[in-house]
Amino acid sequence: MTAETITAADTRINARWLIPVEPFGVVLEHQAVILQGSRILAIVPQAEADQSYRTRETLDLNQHVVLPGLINLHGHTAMSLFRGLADDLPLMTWLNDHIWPAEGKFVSEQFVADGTRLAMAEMLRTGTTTFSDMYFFPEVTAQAAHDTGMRAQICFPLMDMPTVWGSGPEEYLRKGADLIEQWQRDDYIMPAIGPHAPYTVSDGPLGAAVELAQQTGAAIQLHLHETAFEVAEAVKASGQRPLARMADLGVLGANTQCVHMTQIDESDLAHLKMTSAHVVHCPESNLKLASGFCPVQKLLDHDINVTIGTDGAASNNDLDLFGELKTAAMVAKAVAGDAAALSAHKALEMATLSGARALGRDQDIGSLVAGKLADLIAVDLSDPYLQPVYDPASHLVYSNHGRAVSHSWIHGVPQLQDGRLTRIDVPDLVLRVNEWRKQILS
Ligand SMILES: CSC[C@H]1O[C@@H](n2cnc3c(O)ncnc32)[C@H](O)[C@@H]1O
Ligand SMILES: [Zn+2]
Repeated sequence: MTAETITAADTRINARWLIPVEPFGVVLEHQAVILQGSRILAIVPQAEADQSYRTRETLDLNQHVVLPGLINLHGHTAMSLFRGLADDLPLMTWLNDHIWPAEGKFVSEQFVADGTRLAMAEMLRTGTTTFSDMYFFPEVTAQAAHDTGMRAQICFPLMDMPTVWGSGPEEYLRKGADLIEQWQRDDYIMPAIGPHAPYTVSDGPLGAAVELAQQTGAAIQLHLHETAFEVAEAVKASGQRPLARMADLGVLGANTQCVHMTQIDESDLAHLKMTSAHVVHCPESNLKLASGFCPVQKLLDHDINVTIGTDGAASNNDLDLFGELKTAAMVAKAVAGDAAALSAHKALEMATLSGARALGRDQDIGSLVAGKLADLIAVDLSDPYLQPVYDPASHLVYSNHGRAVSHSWIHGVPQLQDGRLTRIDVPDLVLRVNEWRKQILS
């Protein structure tokens, strides 16, 4: 007989079902997730946990599925204050005639602080634990995410034109370098470089962005091949597709996240594959702005890493990543003409481990494995609209919406308990959002 050792830890989560994402396609039952500090100490059958672990608190989630926190890889968080402001328009009319004028008028540090808090409340409430942002005043967004305890990639914007955040590329790059210097060693914040799009950033600033990425190790995220119009205009003007231009400028690499990519020919596939660049699929924004369809299954078949994002709430119009997953799975099947395209498990992987890979953080987040950071969520499957449960992965993607998310932890810290946010004062937030509504309406 061997003497039993009992390990003390902080928290034990008893999960009826557990989808670790790694290994792929697995659903475990009656598992205990043991948390210690910011990390997952162990995942073991509950009977084994009874023998081996004593924790300060135990949470019984007997009707829940536990999985890694979702990663929303593309958005403009503060634009949640513009939700529903300009609907039913194509991309360039939406941007030129509505969004950019509104941004020029209303976006300020306070706008970004309040809009980011609104977006974080929605994302946390619906299962996102890590998000990526590309917006003005990124220093404000970084601070707000850090104060709330959300993990976030914060891409500073880079464009040729002056905006509320700066006079032009030189100033954006200077402020961006400061942002990277300030945050690059932080546990929660990953500062990155956000050239807006090939049609708004010329070669000089793009070259400088590549240099900055090489010097600092920061990732680059940009809108790319969002519409057929974008590609056709570029070819008309220069004879070159935007992705090929990005490849020539050195923008594409294993640290690059290409957002949208609705237009993909054989040469684009080759560039993406050769450079190991990642694709961020935003199906609802693409549908709403009638931008086009990203051929997700084709990319996966070529071993290109595909992740998912909501884009901003002004073109979606929500930040619910579970809803986005359902749309992604449905659209992928229609585009591929194959009902087997983007299965439920593959969709869940896209919103977790694939996102972590694109951020260069798959050693730390994106799956539930002992030793990784404790970024995880629980979804309550007891509601009639989620009954009966044959396969929890199926329900998460095809039947669920984010409001069934009941609990979340980021870095081991509880963010959502029984559907209530622990770190955001919702009544105060609603008051502030209504002040913005009045100001924007007037
Ligand atoms: C440089 S900050 C980000 C900039 O991007 C605008 N934006 C929001 N959604 C989209 C989109 O789908 N395509 C292109 N640009 C977009 C946002 O309003 C900001 O001005
Ligand atoms: Zn966007």
